[in-house]
Amino acid sequence: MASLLGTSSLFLSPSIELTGTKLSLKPQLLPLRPQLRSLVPLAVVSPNSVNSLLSDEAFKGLGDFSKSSLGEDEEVFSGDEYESEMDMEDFANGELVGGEGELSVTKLGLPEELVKSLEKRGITSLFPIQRAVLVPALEGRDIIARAKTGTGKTLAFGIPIIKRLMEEDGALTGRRSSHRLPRVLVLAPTRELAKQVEKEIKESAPYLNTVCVYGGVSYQLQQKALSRGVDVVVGTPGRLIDLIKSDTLRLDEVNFLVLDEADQMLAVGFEEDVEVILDNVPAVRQSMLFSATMPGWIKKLTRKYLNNPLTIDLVGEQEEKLAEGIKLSALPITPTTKRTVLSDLITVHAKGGKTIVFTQTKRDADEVSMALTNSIAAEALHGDISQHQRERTLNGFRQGKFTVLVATDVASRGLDIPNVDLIIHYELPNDPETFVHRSGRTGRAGKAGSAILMFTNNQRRTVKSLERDVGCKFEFITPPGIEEILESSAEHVAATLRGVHPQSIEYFLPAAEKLAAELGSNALAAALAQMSGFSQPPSSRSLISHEQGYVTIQLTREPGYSRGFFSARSVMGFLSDVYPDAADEVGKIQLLASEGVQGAVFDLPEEIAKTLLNKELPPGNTLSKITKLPALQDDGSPATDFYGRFSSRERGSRFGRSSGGSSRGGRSWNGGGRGRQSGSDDEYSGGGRSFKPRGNDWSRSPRGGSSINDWSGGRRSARSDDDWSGARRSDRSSYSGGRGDRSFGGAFGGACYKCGRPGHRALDCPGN
Ligand SMILES: Nc1ncnc2c1ncn2[C@@H]1O[C@H](COP(=O)(O)OP(=O)(O)OP(=O)(O)O)[C@@H](O)[C@H]1O
Repeated sequence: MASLLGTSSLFLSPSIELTGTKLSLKPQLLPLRPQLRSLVPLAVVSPNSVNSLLSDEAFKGLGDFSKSSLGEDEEVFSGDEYESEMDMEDFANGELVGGEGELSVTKLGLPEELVKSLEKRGITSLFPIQRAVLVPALEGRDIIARAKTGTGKTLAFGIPIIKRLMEEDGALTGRRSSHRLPRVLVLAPTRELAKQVEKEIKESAPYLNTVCVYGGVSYQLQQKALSRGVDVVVGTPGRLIDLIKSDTLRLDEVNFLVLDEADQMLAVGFEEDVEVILDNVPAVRQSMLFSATMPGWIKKLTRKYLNNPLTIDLVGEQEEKLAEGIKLSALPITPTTKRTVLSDLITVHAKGGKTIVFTQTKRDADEVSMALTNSIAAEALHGDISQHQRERTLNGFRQGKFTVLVATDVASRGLDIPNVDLIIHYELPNDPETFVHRSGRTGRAGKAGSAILMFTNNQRRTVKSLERDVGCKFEFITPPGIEEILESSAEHVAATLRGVHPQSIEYFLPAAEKLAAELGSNALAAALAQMSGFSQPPSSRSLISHEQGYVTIQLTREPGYSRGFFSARSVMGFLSDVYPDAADEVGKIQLLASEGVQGAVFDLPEEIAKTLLNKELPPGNTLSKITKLPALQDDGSPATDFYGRFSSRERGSRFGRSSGGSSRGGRSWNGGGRGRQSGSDDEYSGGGRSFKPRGNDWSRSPRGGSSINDWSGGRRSARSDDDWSGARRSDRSSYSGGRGDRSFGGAFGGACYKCGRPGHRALDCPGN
């Protein structure tokens, strides 16, 4: 395939600088072809430096994009290697720079109409990938390109193609016949992306006829649109093939071919269709391929269908594969409390802005959006939703009619929705690329944003791998406390109040003045509370399980009183001594992580906690209700992960069970430690009921409470649980024995908080 202009030297656009805003200038000028000189102050990379720019590790972590994968002759440029030599004088005079020291679109030799429509859209200077692609694209070179999410790849191919079409149209009379065939074909993997590319091109070049074709909508309408004469066709492979086969779409005049998100074509099974289409476009054309990774199929495509392509990789060896402005956090959570915490996360972290929540399954997307709708306006987006509804949903979200979109990965690639503030990975993505693309729906076009990854204990390792593969670092966070939630809600409401029209305010002023005279600032506080959805006081919420009606208590033992032991079991012993009801009701117990301070946190029902906090305590021990979790020993560690008697009470009640009586039976031991032990979240998803120790059906004991004893005995003999440490076993055995005691009058089963040994209370401690 011959390129349209042919190539001679390597000309690159100026000042590619990814890590900072400062331009890197090097006054080294290679001979340029005259027509290009007039176009743009050119940057040049010396051919001698080309080899040093090859980067075998460029796509490390996200796939293989190395030189070896491309073939020996291909040139690879990594953005930060570019050196610019531009008209130094103009630059020094500030004549070439647009906003933030970047190249102004007015100085690029682009047609005036194009400049105007770009400026109208707020595009005054080029982004790095656009600068990098511009000149080689105008030179007619085939290009393989890669840049971070939201960095303007669409216009990277869009601007040079539009410029070329406009120039052709200026030169060729009669070009704009109503039967003209498309000169540009852009392939996109999803309907949403195709629509978006169409929009970007249409808005930048309204004088070109751009038609978008994809499945799920009327074939006839697309047929009609194509028959009116068209310049650019953007489409998904399936529908394109149908239109080609029916001879509605003729590709004979295509001389620009773009494959956007090429690796995603593979992921959604379009390989064959793509190849059929590529076999149908004229051999003499210019091709540009954008891909985040280089799987085998893409390498094959580039070898077969691209002509001596230039590779422009603006991600390269940079560890971080995400745009700079995205703040990443990770939140450990149990599957059963995910949904409750989700709306709190949105309230606190999206700060009233737009959020996209990503789920793995369509069902989850539906269910999560339904559940959210009670408190926040949310809609689902996934492949089972009709194309029309998908478009309506996306438009509504864009226009801010609702603020939370719950989507499967169908929406993760390419979607350009301005001002998405928060991404929540409600389920872990399947691979690092999906993580990058999901997260990349925020922080677009240089803006800031955050992404939060929700994960369960047994996914910790995956989170670590993700950090490694994506080259990012998560800040580990805890679910928002009630104070934060209230504060954020009040802030959103206050922001809404500021938007109320002054004339409307006037109508309400007399009533407001009367109320203020009567109640003072309480009147305004009441309005804020009502608008925030807190007309009733918020019920207390556990910081560990996030269950309503529970509070989290911290037990701290002063250093002078600490001993060489401290375990969940001793906490049970302590509670049994101080207030047995608390020992009965305690939920998960987790030990503090801080060195030198012995302590633990645990959940209790609010009323029980109140009584406990008024009890006299043994010296050296303090109890307090906390509003933020302190650092805890690794949640997944068997040595620290411990559930009290009724830890599954809420799961039971959520699934229609009573929290007392026989439902407490053997199920009360289901918990995080177990989930981790058996390595599956599903064990939780059924409300914790599905956990069964291997070969031991204790959880189904028909005898309710007595199953505890069965379990205890069964556990000791159930040595098949070999991934449990001895300590763990003894913790649990002793403790369950204690519960037997509490319920059935046997021996005390906690541990003495004085000496740490099981089987007796502190009062009966032999050391007394
Ligand atoms: N030079 C520019 N100046 C300002 N805004 C721009 C510029 N170029 C593109 N944009 C805007 O930035 C946003 C992101 O662009 P685009 O969708 O092309 O990114 P992308 O790299 O294709 O993202 P993704 O990888 O997620 O598909 C768009 O809204 C686009 O209009």
